[in-house]
Amino acid sequence: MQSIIDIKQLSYRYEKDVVLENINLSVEKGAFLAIVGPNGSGKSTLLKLVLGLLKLQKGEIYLFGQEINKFKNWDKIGYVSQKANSFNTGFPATVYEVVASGLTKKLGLLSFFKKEHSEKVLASLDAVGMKKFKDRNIGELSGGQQQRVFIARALVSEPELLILDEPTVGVDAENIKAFYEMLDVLNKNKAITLVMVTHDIGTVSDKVSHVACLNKHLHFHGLTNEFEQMRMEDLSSFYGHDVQMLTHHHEHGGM
Ligand SMILES: Nc1ncnc2c1ncn2[C@@H]1O[C@H](COP(=O)(O)OP(=O)(O)OP(=O)(O)O)[C@@H](O)[C@H]1O
Repeated sequence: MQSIIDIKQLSYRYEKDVVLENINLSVEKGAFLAIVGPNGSGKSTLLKLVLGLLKLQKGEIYLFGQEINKFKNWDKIGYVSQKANSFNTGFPATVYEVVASGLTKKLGLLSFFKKEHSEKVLASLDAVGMKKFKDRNIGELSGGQQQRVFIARALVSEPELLILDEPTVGVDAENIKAFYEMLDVLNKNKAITLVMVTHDIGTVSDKVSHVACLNKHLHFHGLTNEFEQMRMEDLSSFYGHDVQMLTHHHEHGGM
């Protein structure tokens, strides 16, 4: 099985503060990994290192089998930062335009927008269930709908790996299940490897294949069902307070 991300003995510090210590983590092709950890546990720092936004200090990162310092195929990686809630209702762009802007990076601002590009935009919107909103102003949508549009924007350049920073933040409780179902379709039908980061253990769905618990160190990394079997006391001591988890899934007999 091909490793999409391979992290070896990674440590990172901001001045004197060590925020990641000896992290070893592999993400295989086709996985849907949730990296969970409390606020300040180093999740964003880890993402920034993987995205090449922070310089490696200690350890190694391989992307698609290639050392990160030599890696050039950034088109293979889509990234959705935590911005779904940051649009006010006056933001002057339609859903279609926001998604199309994901292509201009590749095409250049002045290039001719061809029919095939328009088809890609519509296909991406369709994949996240937002095609019917294409002419709406982005600012008029709910947080969860905006989040879907930003995912469509990342999909338009057809990434093989999609990295999502706190994607469920703008999504209200009753829409979480449908949101994960949409991610599940991207993962399974479109064969996109997914990595998401969340501080909220309660939103980790059974659609996720693997879980990594990060708090400076990697405390657990394995299959989601192994994670579910972890004792609540272990999770609570990892978080430093009581945790509520996995309230959503297994229609019958689930937690
Ligand atoms: N630029 C920086 N300079 C100094 N310290 C930083 C910097 N960025 C983050 N930190 C510190 O590093 C630690 C890890 O931060 P990081 O943002 O990676 O955590 P996180 O798990 O993503 O948190 P959250 O869930 O709150 O977003 C925190 O203690 C934070 O204060």
